[in-house]
Amino acid sequence: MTNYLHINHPFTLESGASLPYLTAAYNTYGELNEARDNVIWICHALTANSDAEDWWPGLVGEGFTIDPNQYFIVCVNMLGSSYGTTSPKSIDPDTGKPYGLDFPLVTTRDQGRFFDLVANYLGIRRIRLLMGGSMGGQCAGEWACLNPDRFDLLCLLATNARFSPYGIGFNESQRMALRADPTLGTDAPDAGRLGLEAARSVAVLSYRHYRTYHATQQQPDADDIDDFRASSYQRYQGYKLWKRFDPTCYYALTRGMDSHNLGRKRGGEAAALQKITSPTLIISIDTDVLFPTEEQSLLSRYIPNSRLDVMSSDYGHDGFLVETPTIGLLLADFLADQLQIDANTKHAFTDSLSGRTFAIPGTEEV
Ligand SMILES: CC(=O)SCCNC(=O)CCNC(=O)[C@H](O)C(C)(C)COP(=O)(O)OP(=O)(O)OC[C@H]1O[C@@H](n2cnc3c(N)ncnc32)[C@H](O)[C@@H]1OP(=O)(O)O
Ligand SMILES: N[C@@H](CCO)C(=O)O
Repeated sequence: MTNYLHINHPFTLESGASLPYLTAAYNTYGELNEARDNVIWICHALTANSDAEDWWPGLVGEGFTIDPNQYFIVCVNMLGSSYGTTSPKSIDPDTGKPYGLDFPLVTTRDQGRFFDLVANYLGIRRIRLLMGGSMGGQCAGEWACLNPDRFDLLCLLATNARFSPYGIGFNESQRMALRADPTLGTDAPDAGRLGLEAARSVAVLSYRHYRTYHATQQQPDADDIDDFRASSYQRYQGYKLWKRFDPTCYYALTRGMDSHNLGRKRGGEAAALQKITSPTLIISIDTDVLFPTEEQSLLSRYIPNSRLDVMSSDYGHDGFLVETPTIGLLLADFLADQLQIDANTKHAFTDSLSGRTFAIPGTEEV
């Protein structure tokens, strides 16, 4: 179930603009334990929402690595998104109408500050694991740089320290498609629909790989000269997003993604990443053309206590959403490493984070 937190004071953004009050839509799963040390905070990517069990099946949920029986799992819908948090769909008190395209720029740094504020309001001080992929990883990276002492562990998937010129180029092409639709941001029925569908079609090319299309969109009849399967796939992907996402929110979020640069006003990327003190698992996808492995190598080079795993997948960038069995195993292995199982006895281990000693991992305390 989605909950709503209302914060009735202004939130000043990096640009200097201000939102007069905030609503944060969030989901939680599981229970906060007595020691209050079992929080896993998930940052979602561009078009997802706060219901992480829904969009990350096979990784989040009972019986999976991020299990609500073990952890208190929190996911907050990011600012500017279509799913309940303050966004272009919210009413601008100055006009009495939705902000639409006038919604102020929200950077990934603003998102990190927003999550920090929401965590305070929810009474969450310490976070055992902060994780996120793609834009979610960018926001997680910002939060970790902003308040490194809050986190025991970090997991960054298919993300980077600074959004690339290539990525900004893809996003600008999407905004060009949105702007080419004269109904964008108007009161017209289905306003912005054609622009959003074209924008998503462009985006999906960057979220997949040549091999994804080769495996799934081959034309059954080699004699065809028109009406290709890959074409209807592109159109369907546009339509599918239109059914669930607001075009002005899409416009706003892509601008925020473009702003991403952990090194801004922190002396560069290396200096910023060196602020991250938590042990960090970095997951890369070998077919990711949008956030290629060299970007995760850079994260790993400068985050002091980090480990880089490169997954093989034909899916491309969106592999971070669909390759959940592999991600689950990598994450479980990382978490087990942090438990420091006693190599001599194998009978007891001390949880380095809580300081408690257990007889068998995850069971009886001794
Ligand atoms: C309320 C909500 O929906 S919440 C938000 C859910 N989404 C998110 O959270 C954002 C993150 N998720 C995503 O970006 C995506 O869902 C992903 C990457 C995880 C998966 O993408 P999908 O589009 O489901 O997968 P894929 O690219 O394989 O496409 C499959 C779909 O295309 C359709 N399809 C495949 N080939 C073709 C074709 N040639 N022509 C037309 N349609 C086609 C399939 O029938 C399937 O349709 P369905 O989704 O209606 O079942
Ligand atoms: N497919 C992802 C974007 C890529 O990270 C989403 O729609 O959220």
